[in-house]
Amino acid sequence: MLEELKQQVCEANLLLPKYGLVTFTWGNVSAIDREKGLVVIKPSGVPYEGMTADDMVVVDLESGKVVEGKYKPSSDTPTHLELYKAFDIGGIVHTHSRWATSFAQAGKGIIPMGTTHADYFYGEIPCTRAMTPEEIAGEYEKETGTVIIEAFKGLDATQIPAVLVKSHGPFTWGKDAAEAVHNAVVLEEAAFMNFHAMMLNPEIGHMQQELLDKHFLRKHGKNAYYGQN
Ligand SMILES: O=C(CO)[C@@H](O)[C@H](O)COP(=O)(O)O
Repeated sequence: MLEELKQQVCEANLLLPKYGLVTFTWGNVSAIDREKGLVVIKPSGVPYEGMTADDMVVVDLESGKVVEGKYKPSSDTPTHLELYKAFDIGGIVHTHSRWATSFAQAGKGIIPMGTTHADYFYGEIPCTRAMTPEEIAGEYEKETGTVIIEAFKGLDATQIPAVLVKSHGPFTWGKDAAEAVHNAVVLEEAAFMNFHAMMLNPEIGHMQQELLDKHFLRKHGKNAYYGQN
């Protein structure tokens, strides 16, 4: 079942260590088949080295129950499922990439300071609020999805396909798993660049809105005339 999607998700997961976004078994990638109501996700705690499509786990979107797979699904599966229910997206990535995670631990969002950011994210990448003790003690992974969705009230998640979960790390998404990974790489670059721009000039702030509009809309706007990547 879902052999092609499993292959896509496996290949996307293997890009996380390739791009230096994870260490050990940290992070995870998933994708959804909305017609079947099924999500394919990385197995929990399995090393990336030697990971194959056959290791992927298939879960039901509504129930979260495993319908296929020899391993347990990623511990972050409930977070992925909440985001698929809330956003019109096809793939999700979670990493502990260093620079984006540093912003998440500092409780700071990543504001648009340059065109690298503007080409992919149409505004500030928000950092969520801290989770309450009750949320942490309860259905923690599902509630992680709750605070992400809350951070996007009034925002278009397809125009800002990334979030920083306070004291935890980044999640990114896209039309499929490969695009979600692409956005995770760009997010890490943007975090690195923002940190150094702020070191060089502590007064630096939001880039010109006109420049943000130009770069984002020429790639993603309804009259886009440049490629999506
Ligand atoms: O967020 C975390 C840990 O803080 C997870 O990303 C783990 O780092 C990976 O868990 P599995 O996907 O292997 O269950």
